[in-house]
Amino acid sequence: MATQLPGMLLNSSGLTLAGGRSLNCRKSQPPAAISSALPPPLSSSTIQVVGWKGAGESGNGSLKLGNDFEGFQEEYDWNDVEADLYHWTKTLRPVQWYPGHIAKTEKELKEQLKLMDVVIEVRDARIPMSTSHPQMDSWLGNRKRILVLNREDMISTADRNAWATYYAKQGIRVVFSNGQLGMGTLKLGRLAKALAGTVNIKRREKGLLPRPVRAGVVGYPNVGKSSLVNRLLKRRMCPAAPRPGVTRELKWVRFGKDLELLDSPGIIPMRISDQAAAIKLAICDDIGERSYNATDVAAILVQMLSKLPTVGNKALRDRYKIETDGRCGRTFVQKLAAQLFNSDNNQAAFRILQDFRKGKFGWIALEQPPR
Ligand SMILES: Nc1nc2c(ncn2[C@@H]2O[C@H](COP(=O)(O)OP(=O)(O)OP(=O)(O)O)[C@@H](O)[C@H]2O)c(=O)[nH]1
Repeated sequence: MATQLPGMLLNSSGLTLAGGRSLNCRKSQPPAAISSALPPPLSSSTIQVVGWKGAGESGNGSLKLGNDFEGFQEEYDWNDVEADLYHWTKTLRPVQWYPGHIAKTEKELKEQLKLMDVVIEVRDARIPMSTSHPQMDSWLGNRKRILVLNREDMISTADRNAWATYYAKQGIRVVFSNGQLGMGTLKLGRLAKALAGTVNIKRREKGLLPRPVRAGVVGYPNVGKSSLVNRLLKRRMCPAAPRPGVTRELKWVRFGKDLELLDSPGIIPMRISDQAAAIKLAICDDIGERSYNATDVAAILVQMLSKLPTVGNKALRDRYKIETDGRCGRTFVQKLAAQLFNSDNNQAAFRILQDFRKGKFGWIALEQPPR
């Protein structure tokens, strides 16, 4: 067995992890040098947890159980959630997903974008930053753009207001929409036509006949692009289904006599460098299922949910009848598997992911605007 030195913690395979953070959770004594730096004296109910950032960035991972923990949770802020997520994902196998049809689409789309009068960029309202393509700005250049945060029904009013304020401050036009029920599509159609209206003014000046305005609908997989196009057209012209990668071809459709829409397959970077973003894409089902280990993703989701003031450990306990302090998501998944799925961790993991996606913990965004 490997020797554990102060300040180093072991994962289940016995490998030493810098900073002692992984998804595998163990109890051990805090290193004396670090624990002495803790503000309150440690009580007998203090344990150290591998993979948990614990009481501040001191890296000791120590946590006092009981009422103090509830107080700690209330103080938790989004920067801490992001920091934890970063550390939890560091030791995992990287999540990458770049199926052939996306590579092909990317090439075609770049060509088609040159023909667009306006681009409608659709993002998932639960994770607007993680569904922002890093190359989109360079592809679009000065082209007129409308930002759509779809799945508005899947976030709270407070989340929505926070994002609306954030984009308004930057002067970015944003439309919140629900591709399933059609909310926001009327406004979107009007805005697209209005923005692209100048096209025909310029054509007339040049003595050319007016033509329909061209609007391209682009974004990550499964964010609701085809659903939005269908809602705009009030007809099911484009295939839409609850899994990423359904649209495989670029498809032009006519909306009335003066707007043409391009529905496009979801695009995603060839390499996702931000693995915290990749995990959020997996949680929200915006990336192919085969690209990730469901147990890892569900374990991280449990750890995240336990830290969110609107969910917390109680909601997890109430739903699954499993005692938890929220610090070891993997143990939680394993317990659920033993309880309900004949110890099949994968099935248990998908149950937790589906519950989140169906709003069983309430409708919550997994990202907040940067402050
Ligand atoms: N709850 C909710 N579901 C939505 C919304 N918009 C779309 N959906 C659902 O999400 C799933 C994916 O929608 P699509 O329109 O196929 O997504 P897409 O972006 O075209 O997906 P790709 O083909 O992967 O590019 C479908 O089951 C839709 O019914 C929304 O605003 N709210």
